[in-house]
Amino acid sequence: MAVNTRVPLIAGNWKMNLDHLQAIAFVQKLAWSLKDSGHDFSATEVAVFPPFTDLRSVQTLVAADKLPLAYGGQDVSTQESGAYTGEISAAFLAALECQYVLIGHSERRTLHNETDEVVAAKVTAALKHNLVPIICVGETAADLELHGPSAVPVAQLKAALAGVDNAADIVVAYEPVWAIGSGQAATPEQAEQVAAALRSTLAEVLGQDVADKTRVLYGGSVKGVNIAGFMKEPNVDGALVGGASLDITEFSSIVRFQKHVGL
Ligand SMILES: O=C[C@H](O)COP(=O)(O)O
Repeated sequence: MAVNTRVPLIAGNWKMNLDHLQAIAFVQKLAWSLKDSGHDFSATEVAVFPPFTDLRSVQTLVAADKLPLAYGGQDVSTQESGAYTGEISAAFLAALECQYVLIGHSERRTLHNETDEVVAAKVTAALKHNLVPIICVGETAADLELHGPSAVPVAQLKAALAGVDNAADIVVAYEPVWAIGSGQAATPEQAEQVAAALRSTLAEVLGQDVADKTRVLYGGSVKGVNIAGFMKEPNVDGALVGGASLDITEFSSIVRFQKHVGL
């Protein structure tokens, strides 16, 4: 078994919250709060995913104050440029020095009818511009009942990897739809079971080396009180946090999970 050298990633998905002025104040406070508490950013990476309209402000602040925070878009177009009203291309995100982009979040899949094919095309578009796609997968409560815990996330991941080669830098986020915003997180054991299945899928499709280095996150009602349990699991390398990422104290406590784990 390979030694785990994956740097944990705690990612905050703001969804449609905080305008660009609020984003500036929030990111400044978050960085100060983490620095004040002695957070080691090289030991646990921190990323925020603001709305598109905030990204330029976040970029300017991060660059001016040399903040050790990563950031990215919550979605990306399959297209490069052209007559696609309302869309944002990977080239535009790269121009704002985004490192990451969320792809295939369940809210995109359900509210905007994003199919596995669209998700795969977005992953390819992101990689073309050297953005690290955070590929979101997860089953609904009905899927869980019908197919068990891993079948749907594994199938979604296989489909999303259609155009990916084994040189790609990717992150996978397992987010059971029933756990998102419900206050009902999966248990660490459930998250580990699916994360392990997703890692096996990565090994099958992209090879063992990629599987060993790729971070698999858990998302769905992650809070300061439950993060430690997830982070103890060998195949869980971080969290994709929604609601709790909008509260600086709560998000900082998630980022500083080592304190709870006692590492
Ligand atoms: O992208 C984040 C997920 O949708 C989780 O959201 P939540 O932490 O509010 O459950």
